Amino acid sequence: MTSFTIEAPAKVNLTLHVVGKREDGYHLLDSLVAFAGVGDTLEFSPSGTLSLDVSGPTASQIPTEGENIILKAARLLAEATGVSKGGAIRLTKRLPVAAGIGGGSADAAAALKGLMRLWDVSLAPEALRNLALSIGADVPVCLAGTPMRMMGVGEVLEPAPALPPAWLVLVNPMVPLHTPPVFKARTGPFSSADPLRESPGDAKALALALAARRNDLTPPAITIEPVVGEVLAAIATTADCLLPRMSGSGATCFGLYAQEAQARLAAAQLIAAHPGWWIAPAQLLS
Ligand SMILES: C[C@@](CO)(OP(=O)(O)O)[C@H](O)COP(=O)(O)OP(=O)(O)OC[C@H]1O[C@@H](n2ccc(N)nc2=O)[C@H](O)[C@@H]1O
Ligand SMILES: Nc1ncnc2c1ncn2[C@@H]1O[C@H](COP(=O)(O)OP(=O)(O)O)[C@@H](O)[C@H]1O
Repeated sequence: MTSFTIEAPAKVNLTLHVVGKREDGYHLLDSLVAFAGVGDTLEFSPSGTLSLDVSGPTASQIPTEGENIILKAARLLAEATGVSKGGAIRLTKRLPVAAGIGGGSADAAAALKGLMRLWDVSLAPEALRNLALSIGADVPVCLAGTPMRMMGVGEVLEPAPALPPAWLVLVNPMVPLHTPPVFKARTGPFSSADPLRESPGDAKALALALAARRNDLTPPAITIEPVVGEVLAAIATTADCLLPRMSGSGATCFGLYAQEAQARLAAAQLIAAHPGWWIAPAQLLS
């Protein structure tokens, strides 16, 4: 077998409602999750031993040894299938880390897909979903890779209505924001989510539908990192922005645009004003 690559696109929570709490302290979510045309890339080559080589702009922010979520995924897949054939994995890390866009989860999902192909093994869909969930709550949705209504803590997935063509600009102020403190800082009653039931006809209709919903983690994220508020305000000032919103537990926020040219212009405007921020225009994947 020759080498092959698998993309690990950024996860974007277009909406995120915190609807309850489990006895173990995990919060129950109802979230519309989609993916963006920007992400990490994993290359797989046959090898007698398992190895991981990490390069790319954000490589220095993640562990390269056993704690890397890719090697964790490999270990768990070997355990679950009884097969471990080795493999040389090269990760090109582009996504910011601890950023609310599931970079680690996307890498883990891509690792599972790539290693199943490299080792010529498979798991029944339910066993694969459970394995993914044991790696992280966002790994099952990243395995799916298409727009989903995500519920529970990530284990309940329903295909979302088709999303119209649209563009995003992802903006991270390069401040890592870890998930646990954001959930901890959330106050007030739980929300009730009104899931998207019909396919919005165009980007403007999508923006209207999203505007009627929220990301409940935005207020606690801003309390912990006020710069998230600045990011949202900066996105809102760009021409043709249909909606600014935070993804996941932050700190990455996105602007929604109808056209590629509008997103690229907005990204250029933001880069000029905030040279230290990570800013990426990307297609909303359908
Ligand atoms: C919020 C979401 C939305 O897609 O994305 P990110 O912001 O991480 O990208 C996910 O649910 C992130 O799930 P997960 O990947 O398990 O979070 P981790 O970083 O492992 O953080 C785990 C900790 O966050 C809290 N936590 C996490 C998820 C959840 N549904 N309820 C919680 O209360 C718990 O304190 C838990 O111990
Ligand atoms: N391949 C990987 N990519 C990103 N983060 C990783 C990876 N392996 C382990 N990690 C660890 O996972 C944590 C959260 O990563 P990430 O998925 O980027 O967060 P988020 O879901 O909030 O965007 C970080 O503390 C990081 O050190």
